Amino acid sequence: MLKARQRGEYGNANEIHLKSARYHRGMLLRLADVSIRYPAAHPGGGERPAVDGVSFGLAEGEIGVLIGPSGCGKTSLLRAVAGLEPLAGGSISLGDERLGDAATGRHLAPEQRRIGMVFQDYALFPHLSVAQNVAFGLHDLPRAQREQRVAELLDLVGLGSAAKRAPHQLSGGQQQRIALARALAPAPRLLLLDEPFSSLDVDLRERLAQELRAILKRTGTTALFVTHDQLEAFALGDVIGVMHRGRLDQWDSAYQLYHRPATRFVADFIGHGVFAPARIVDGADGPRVHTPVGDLSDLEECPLSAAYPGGECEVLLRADDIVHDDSSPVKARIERKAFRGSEFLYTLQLASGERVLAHVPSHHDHQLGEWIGIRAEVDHVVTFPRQPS
Ligand SMILES: Nc1ncnc2c1ncn2[C@@H]1O[C@H](COP(=O)(O)OP(=O)(O)OP(=O)(O)O)[C@@H](O)[C@H]1O
Repeated sequence: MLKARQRGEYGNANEIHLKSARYHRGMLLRLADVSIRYPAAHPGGGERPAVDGVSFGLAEGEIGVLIGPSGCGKTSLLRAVAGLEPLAGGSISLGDERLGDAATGRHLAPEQRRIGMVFQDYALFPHLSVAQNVAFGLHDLPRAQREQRVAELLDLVGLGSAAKRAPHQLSGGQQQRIALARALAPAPRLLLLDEPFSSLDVDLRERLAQELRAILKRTGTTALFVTHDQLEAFALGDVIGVMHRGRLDQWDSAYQLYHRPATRFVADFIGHGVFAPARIVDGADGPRVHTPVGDLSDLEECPLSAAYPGGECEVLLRADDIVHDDSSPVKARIERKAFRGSEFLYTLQLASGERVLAHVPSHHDHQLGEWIGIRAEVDHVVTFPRQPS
């Protein structure tokens, strides 16, 4: 039986679009071919759209996360969903409602979208108490119901006792929880969060990310989150979108992004790894891949040699694909090492000059310059065309 990659079910940027289209069925939030352009600052500038033909869908109750390097268009996309940026192309729908459509010029005003937002700077009103901040979007409710809803939300974020305090009397993490309670109070159809933890310290960020996920799941809230922090994305998201230069390279689970990156950019952006020259040859018992760290065989997933001219390609070798094994005939010299607690991240140079990375348990504390034995243990082979050197 052909393996998934051999059947070509993923791994091709053109197919991502089709896959996104498939995602659209039964989705609450649907983006179809969305493009956003800013006016050019200089004559002839602004040729490239800030967001370029992005499509994806988010199911009810799901948490989606957009990640990517600075300037890749994450915030622009989030702002377009909120109604704060006009669409240059494509459409955005929420449930049965078309929020924006470049073809018809439809643009529902932000306040009519019933979308909640949380930003990195909390944006609490300093002159209002915590309870008044949370009650801000609840003007239409009778007083008793409003007070009950505020109490519920403050309990939900674990700050029931802070109702009468002023925002400045709270820590950054507490203020961000109040901002979350305020955004959730009117029961938005969708919650948008733009780097809500970026001004907090690392420990607190991790804890708050877990708390936030629990709160969103408990309330069944559908949320779209922007971050540049991979670990935060993995901790929070059911589905993660990797953006690159305005395009969505892949919209998938964390597992798929790591093990089956659709593009070279995603492979490079997620996790530690290198691309090594390789050649695929077809054998009776399946394809075999010649790599600088030895042959890979008995593979769960691997393209056939015909996928590349002469079978010549580049193979992704992640740090956790390389195992330290002194009995291996393949030797590599330790060029750099970074302590990561339970393990070291070694940068190794092979006799051929190729470099690979390896996670090695930290009780194997070898010296820089030392030669150690390594072998590759790879289940899913990820390959890309050779890049001209
Ligand atoms: N108001 C604006 N006017 C002109 N260009 C803009 C505007 N806002 C964003 N851009 C440009 O659009 C592109 C995408 O920006 P955006 O803020 O969406 O990226 P981002 O991925 O959120 O980046 P970061 O992580 O740094 O916030 C960038 O090239 C940016 O310079």
